Amino acid sequence: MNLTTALLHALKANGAKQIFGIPGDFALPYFKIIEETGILPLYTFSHEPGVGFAADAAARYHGGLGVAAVTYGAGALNMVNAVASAYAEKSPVVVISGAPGAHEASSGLFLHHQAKTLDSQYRIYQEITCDQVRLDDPGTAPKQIARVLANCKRHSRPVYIEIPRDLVAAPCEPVPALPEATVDPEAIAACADEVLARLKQAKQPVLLVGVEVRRYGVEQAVAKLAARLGIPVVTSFMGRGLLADANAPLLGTYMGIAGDPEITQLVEESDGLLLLGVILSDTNFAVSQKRIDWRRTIHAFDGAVRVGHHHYPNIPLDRLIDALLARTPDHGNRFQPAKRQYPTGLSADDGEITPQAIATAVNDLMTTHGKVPLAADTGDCLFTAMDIVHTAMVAPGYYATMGFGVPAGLGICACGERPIILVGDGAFQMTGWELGNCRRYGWDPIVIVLNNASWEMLRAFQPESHFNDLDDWNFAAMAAGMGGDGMRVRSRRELKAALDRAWRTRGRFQLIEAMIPRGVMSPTLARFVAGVKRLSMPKSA
Ligand SMILES: Cc1ncc(Cc2csc(CCOP(=O)(O)OP(=O)(O)O)c2C)c(N)n1
Ligand SMILES: [Mg+2]
Repeated sequence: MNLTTALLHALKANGAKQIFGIPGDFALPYFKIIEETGILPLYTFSHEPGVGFAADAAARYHGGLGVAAVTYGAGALNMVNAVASAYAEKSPVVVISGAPGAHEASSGLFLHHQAKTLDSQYRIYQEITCDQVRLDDPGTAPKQIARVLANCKRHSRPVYIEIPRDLVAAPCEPVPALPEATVDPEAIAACADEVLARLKQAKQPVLLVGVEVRRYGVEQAVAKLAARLGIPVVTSFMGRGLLADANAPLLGTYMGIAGDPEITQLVEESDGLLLLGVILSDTNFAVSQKRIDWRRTIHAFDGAVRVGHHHYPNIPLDRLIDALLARTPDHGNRFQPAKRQYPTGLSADDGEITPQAIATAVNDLMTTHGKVPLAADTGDCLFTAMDIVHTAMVAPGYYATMGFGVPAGLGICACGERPIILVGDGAFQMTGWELGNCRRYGWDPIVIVLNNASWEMLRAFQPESHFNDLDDWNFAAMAAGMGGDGMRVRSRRELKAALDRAWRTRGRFQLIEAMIPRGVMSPTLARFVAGVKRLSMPKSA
């Protein structure tokens, strides 16, 4: 076994299913070992942001580790935004970067791909990962790899592994089992007792669940807890889709002033709000109509629990849920799955295409043929997705970077699925071209480009600026050259026909370019914009 195969076996043993990457001369040696050993399948992309987004989405979707393999400098630094997004959204991505060999580093020459110093890249990645290692000693590498992968899983955040190119084939022992987290059972018990006591005292307890519930694989356990507690459950904006098919008293998604007023009131006036795995972010809470009383709030996040002003460090979410379940008898409560009404029954007429029409057409498709996973980009396509029936979905709901949608959809293709990808024209201009890699891998996603020839989300906040006007690139006309089928549609009739045809056509990606008049928004985005504007108005207004 050598340094690279030891790493590859450890990645596979701890949940990695594939590697996404782009090589370079500092990475060729370890890419050669990846390809020749086949320990994990390798999918190369065209631009490193896509590599990072695909690895992030694959990790979220299959619940294991995502792996993004790049070359030193130009490659790794090209991927910084995607890894920062994975860090913000708590996605366990393992970044592997080639690096100069020891003799090169001491040559005294400036090396190609080098930024300020040879350590600059390592320092940059320290800001967007939870642990880092340079494997410059095969003797210590196995334990270091074990530590870094354990932290990636424990914190559900990206980690960074640098492999000097002169050591990739150095003899190396296998990576040992990952070190277990040490927790204090008494602290967990005390925390669980206090949480349940608070909920019992509350007149209007509410459970709000967020992304960590999925990242740590506790969705079913949380659903069971919610059912036993019998208190209303809502998801955060980022946590949309959680528990939707579970036996739980789920009411829907909290979106503050932009969401269902009943849910908003229930959450914001609760005297016993239990937040499980929720990121306290502006996208989850900035549109809160009134300030949430954090003194009466319980927040379990990032391995710690705050109960009002009490702080319990080192309480892993899964251990807390187990302790709460152990203290909450099962009375066999049965609940109807959330009956949120989603728009269906698109009238296939000559009416213009709106984001809501797209959501309706997708709902009709899933009602007829069954649910498929969704990947959404930043833009009105993400708000449009809020009106699509519950199904597995990956989206940059908090970090809100553009460019995520298409590569993320390909990450789900690499998991063996056929996703529907929702992306705006602006975001498609950034990473939509990764579709050109589908043919090599036999991937055939269905891509719906919401083409309003505009950065519409920005125009919604600043309509007077003409720089939000984009040209019409006619993306559908480019699909054939990239190995797919393109359809440009302007009416609801054409949209429905194109979706039906795309569904029936396998083996080639299907790109439906839906032409939407500028200024036509989804209802959720319209409420979000109105809410943000109202909240930002001076109180006197
Ligand atoms: C990498 C990056 N650079 C800039 C921005 C800032 C932005 C947020 S939303 C937006 C416009 C999106 O236009 P698109 O056509 O894709 O979608 P739509 O609004 O529905 O018309 C921009 C430029 C972000 N979030 N990420
Ligand atoms: Mg647009």
